[in-house]
Amino acid sequence: MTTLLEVSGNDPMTDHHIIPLDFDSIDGVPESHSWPPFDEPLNKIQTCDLQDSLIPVIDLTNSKAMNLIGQACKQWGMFQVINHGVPSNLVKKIESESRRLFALPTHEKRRVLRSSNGVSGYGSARISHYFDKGMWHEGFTIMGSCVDDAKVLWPHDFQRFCDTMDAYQNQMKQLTHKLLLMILETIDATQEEIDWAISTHDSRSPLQLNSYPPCPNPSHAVGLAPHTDSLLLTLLHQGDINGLEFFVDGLGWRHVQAVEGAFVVNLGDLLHIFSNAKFPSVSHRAVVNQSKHRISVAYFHGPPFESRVAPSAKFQKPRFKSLLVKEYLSLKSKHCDALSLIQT
Ligand SMILES: C=C1C[C@]23C[C@@]1(O)CC[C@H]2[C@@]12CCC[C@@](C)(C(=O)O1)[C@H]2[C@@H]3C(=O)O
Ligand SMILES: O=C(O)CCC(=O)C(=O)O
Ligand SMILES: [Fe+2]
Repeated sequence: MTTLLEVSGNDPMTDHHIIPLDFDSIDGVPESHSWPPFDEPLNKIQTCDLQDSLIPVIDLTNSKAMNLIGQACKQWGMFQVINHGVPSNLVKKIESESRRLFALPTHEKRRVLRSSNGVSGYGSARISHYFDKGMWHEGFTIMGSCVDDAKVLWPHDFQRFCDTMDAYQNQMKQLTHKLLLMILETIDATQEEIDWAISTHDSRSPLQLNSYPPCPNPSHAVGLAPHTDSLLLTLLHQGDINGLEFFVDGLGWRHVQAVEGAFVVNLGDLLHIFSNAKFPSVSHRAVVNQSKHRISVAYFHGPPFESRVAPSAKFQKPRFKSLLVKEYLSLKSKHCDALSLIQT
């Protein structure tokens, strides 16, 4: 069995790419984290309403949900879902447990710092090494059990954190399967391909807790820099504070309106490959704001790392080469634009 650690073992990550700023003691945006102003202001988010957000909010109990999802996948590579069956008290709990973690003093969080070739633990996003400037962000990644790290953080009170993470991952797994079945049906995937996409037997889906502390100068800072997610599908809880934006050709950066209780569904690179580029793997970023501490929780689902990914057999002219999932992840860990390197 291949682990994520082996896949990304050669990441060019060094300590300064892993250790987030000490947000406890900072009172301005340091040069190392000061980005040139973007083409569009990053702090426009307060002025937008739901219509501006473009991507649809789909009610999973609607009998037309599958069609709507198919259209959104083709058009945007992103949509939101409501009435998805995930208990709202569990979503509240994961947000409060995440806040409990990020509220710890910096020196305590650094006790569970991710190692340079590891996946789990506290640290900056893995995409940090693609960029010269640091991000206004700290993350905590969980692969499998989080007991070891939680025991270090809360020696006498780790169980409720771990129970919440486990229960949430379980719910995310079920919702991912439900969504993938609908998405794959819209492109007539075979049963074998569906089994491949929903199978998780030798891989564990990473859960990423993201924290974006209030920022004194949001127009010069970036929460999470533009990127595409690598796996098949990401389910994101973004709470009630706006911050997620996605890029639309010809329109530029658009925000994704925070909708109470909704999950943002984001298609990743592997689904872009499998759909022969019919579904975009949407470029997205997170912006920060001056007054609120924003938390988001992302669940990444992918097929087994030892399996192959290629355009579905139904496409006569495959636009991408076939390769092992672990080969793709390894390529992506070195090249932000890995998709362009595997075009036929
Ligand atoms: C499988 C993975 C997806 C991910 C990289 C990782 O190896 C584990 C963490 C994931 C994450 C979370 C934050 C954003 C992201 C782009 C990153 O830097 O690390 C994603 C990665 C991804 O989708 O490529
Ligand atoms: O916090 C957000 O809104 C975006 C998070 C994200 O893109 C990620 O974790 O991959
Ligand atoms: Fe992302």
